[in-house]
Amino acid sequence: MPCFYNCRPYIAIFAEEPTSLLMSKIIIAVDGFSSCGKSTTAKGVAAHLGYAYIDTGAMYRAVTLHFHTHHVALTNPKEVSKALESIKIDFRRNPETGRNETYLNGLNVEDEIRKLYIANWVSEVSAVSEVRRAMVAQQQRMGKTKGIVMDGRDIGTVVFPEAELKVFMTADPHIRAQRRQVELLAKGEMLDLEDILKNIQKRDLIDTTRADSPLIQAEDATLVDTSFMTLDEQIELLTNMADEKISSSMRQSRTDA
Ligand SMILES: Nc1ncnc2c1ncn2[C@@H]1O[C@H](COP(=O)(O)OP(=O)(O)O)[C@@H](O)[C@H]1O
Ligand SMILES: Nc1ccn([C@@H]2O[C@H](COP(=O)(O)OP(=O)(O)O)[C@@H](O)[C@H]2O)c(=O)n1
Repeated sequence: MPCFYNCRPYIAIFAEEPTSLLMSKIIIAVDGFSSCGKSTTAKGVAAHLGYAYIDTGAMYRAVTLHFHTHHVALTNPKEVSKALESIKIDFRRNPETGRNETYLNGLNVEDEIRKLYIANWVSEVSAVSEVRRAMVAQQQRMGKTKGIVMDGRDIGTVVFPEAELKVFMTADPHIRAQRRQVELLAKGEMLDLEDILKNIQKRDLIDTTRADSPLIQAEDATLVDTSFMTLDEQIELLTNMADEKISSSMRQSRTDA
């Protein structure tokens, strides 16, 4: 099996002339439950295609960190809008790791936003409509020129309902909790498996039942269960799906021309 993660084999699409290359760029929406491999897979696919990758969960986590630090009451709309006005989120490439990291008002918050105290509040913050409006507007600006892989909960349903490729990911909750535990341990956070599982299940419940933009599978999304897949298999599967969509989008552009 070829390595699809952190390596970028040449693909035929890049042999096309620049105009058709531009026309062939698509939007890839990866939605699904917590910790089933969305971001790792999306990142790998983006690297393979030479596309931008946006982790929208990181944006909601950054808002949560700001609200937490500034004691913003979610029930006070004035406080929420004032806080949102003072938030600037961007992603910057770390030249040492080659990875994009999340910045909140100029500060690198990549590690802080992954901690459990943020995970324990992020779904409540994300359920606030005003928060969603602000994040969705920014995400839609980021995807204006296409050539983007975005992962989250509402990308295929709300942010880019016109996305050419939509994937909905799921996996067994226990397997997801174990994977997240390994990840947090590698970052020095030693957590009980039960606490992680509880957090995942609580977030899944809030995310799927909230009134505004609940997590649901878009009608035209392909369901991918990663429970018994390797990371490389996930990336290969989505990359092949993307290649097919890009080819058909190019064929369509030629027919239209
Ligand atoms: N197929 C897999 N096998 C083992 N670990 C995986 C697999 N897919 C993802 N992971 C790991 O699981 C953790 C959660 O994945 P992540 O991509 O962050 O999920 P999500 O974005 O859906 O929350 C990460 O540490 C990731 O490396
Ligand atoms: N597009 C998105 C992305 C994330 N979120 C919220 O942000 C939380 C954190 O997202 P995440 O992608 O970082 O979470 P994990 O799947 O990595 O655990 C989710 O549980 C949702 O509550 C959302 O509401 N909409």
